[in-house]
Amino acid sequence: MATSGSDAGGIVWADGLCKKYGKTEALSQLSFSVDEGEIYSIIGPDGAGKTTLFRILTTLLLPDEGKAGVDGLDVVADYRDIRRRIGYMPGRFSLYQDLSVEENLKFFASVFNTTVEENYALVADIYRQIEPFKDRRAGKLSGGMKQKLALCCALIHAPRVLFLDEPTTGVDPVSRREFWTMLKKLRDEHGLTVLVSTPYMDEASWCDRISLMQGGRFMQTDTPVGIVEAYADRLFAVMAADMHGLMTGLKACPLVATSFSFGAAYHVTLVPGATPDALRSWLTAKGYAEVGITEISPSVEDCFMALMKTSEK
Ligand SMILES: Nc1ncnc2c1ncn2[C@@H]1O[C@H](COP(=O)(O)OP(=O)(O)OP(=O)(O)O)[C@@H](O)[C@H]1O
Repeated sequence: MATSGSDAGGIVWADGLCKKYGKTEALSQLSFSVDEGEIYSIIGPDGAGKTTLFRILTTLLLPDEGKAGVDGLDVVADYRDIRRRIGYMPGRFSLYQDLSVEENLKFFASVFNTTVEENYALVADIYRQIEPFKDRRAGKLSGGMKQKLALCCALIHAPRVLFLDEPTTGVDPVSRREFWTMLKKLRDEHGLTVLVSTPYMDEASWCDRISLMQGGRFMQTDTPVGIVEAYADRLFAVMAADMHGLMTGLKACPLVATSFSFGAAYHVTLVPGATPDALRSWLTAKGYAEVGITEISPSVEDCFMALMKTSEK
């Protein structure tokens, strides 16, 4: 009987979750809540604790401390019921490589005592894209097609919440974009709640809310716009003819508070009172040629770096 879960304000929630592997603290007092119908993303680098959190929420791993719930049920006491109500796509797609596309989908439906026909409406848009290859073995599909099939398999029992652990890792940019479009459609047309983890900061804009995760903690949770708006400093992109040498100059410059390498430029914040003109003069006086300093808007990645306080300086 499923009675032990409390709502705690969201369709998915956690309160003070802790999980250690030996001395490694994978989750540290983690609390959060996801609203019904949200696309909620947990963004963080390898080792941040994303998979551990997903495994606890999908009832595959027990927390050391704390509580969590899904759809009004408790992840420990009500694990059987939760498993029927969620769809889970682990990082490595859980497809049967030797079964065909169609056989995989039928198999996942049968595991949940349902049929493909019963819930076809939920997967129709996605399945249509891979249907021409329905007799092909899953192992012979491209990465993008595997991803679509895995998504169909995770949806075929009509779950209330979908958990996707790094679904876009190793997938080409076009397929990544298509994937996020599919998730938005599932939310908009079927009211599905989606929890998704990703190491790609540029995927934040697809989500309703995001949590930036590092070291088993959420450093910040907000809408993508809210995260960027909370960035407190002025940020500058700095370039020079000798980009490699420029790193040394920025590290040595007393006007620079933080500097990170970002693509073709360095992203730089200044100490209180310092100006970009003063930085340009300083760098030019040190012999750097063609110094370019442009004020820029921060990206989610800039916010993440600021939160990490791991400046290269
Ligand atoms: N079974 C395990 N035994 C020991 N340490 C583990 C185990 N699983 C994870 N860890 C460690 O716990 C921390 C969190 O790992 P986790 O896999 O949850 O992070 P992640 O954000 O999903 O990263 P990744 O994408 O690399 O899986 C890491 O330091 C990882 O090395």
